Amino acid sequence: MRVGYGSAGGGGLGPESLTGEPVWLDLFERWLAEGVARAIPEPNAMVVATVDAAGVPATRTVLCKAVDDRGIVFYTNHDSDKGRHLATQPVASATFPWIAMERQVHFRGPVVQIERAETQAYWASRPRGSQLGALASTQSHPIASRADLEAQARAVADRFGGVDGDEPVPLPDNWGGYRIQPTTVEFWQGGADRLHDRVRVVRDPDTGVWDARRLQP
Ligand SMILES: Cc1cc2nc3c(=O)[nH]c(=O)nc-3n(C[C@H](O)[C@H](O)[C@H](O)COP(=O)(O)O)c2cc1C
Ligand code: PXP
Repeated sequence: MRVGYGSAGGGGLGPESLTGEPVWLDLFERWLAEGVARAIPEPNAMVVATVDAAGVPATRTVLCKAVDDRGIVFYTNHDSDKGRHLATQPVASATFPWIAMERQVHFRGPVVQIERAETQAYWASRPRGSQLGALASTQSHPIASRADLEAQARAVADRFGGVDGDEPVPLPDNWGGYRIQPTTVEFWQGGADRLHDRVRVVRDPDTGVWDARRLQP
């Protein structure tokens, strides 16, 4: 398995590609919009790494549901493995693996829980099935069988008037959004002969000023 890069119509990535404030936002939004326009699968999917109390990393894919100058947001169960990691080690790295576009973007930085009102607004926008599914699953905890999981799901649906009912499904206390507040963002564009373009932007913790550097591939 060997695929060459540099033919996807990208190119031209350099420190000068980063404009605006914060410098990573415009280019990130442009690349994400291109992923949507090209209909690549799940363009907002990102692989998020957290670390447990012993410093051992764990990764999993989540969906990025909001982006602005404060960072990138995803939603999950606070009692999941990642939720427990973030409670003790509130830092993360996230990678958007846009392989079909020969691109990737990494974020690193501290993580905070978003305002409850923002989670509430997002929860209200979710399909009823996703709401019921979140209530039915004690995420990351073992269960004896698929049948038991489905029984839990039925019991939850029954509590709220059924799968097709119209009784509102309340936001569970243990479900909500996290925002990764980037201090480092790296853009990568595939190039021929493994001579890729990499630009890393780092935020000075004292001044808040972003510095963009080209890195060797
Ligand atoms: C494409 C994709 C998107 C996913 N999106 C989410 C998500 O937004 N939130 C979430 O909690 N889990 C999501 N998952 C499931 C997670 O990858 C993971 O299995 C789950 O969150 C439990 O992770 P943890 O045990 O490390 O906490 C997604 C999985 C895939 C493959
Ligand atoms: N939670 C879990 C367990 C998921 O698997 C997903 C997406 O796969 C989400 C949340 C985000 O989904 P939604 O778009 O329904 O908010």
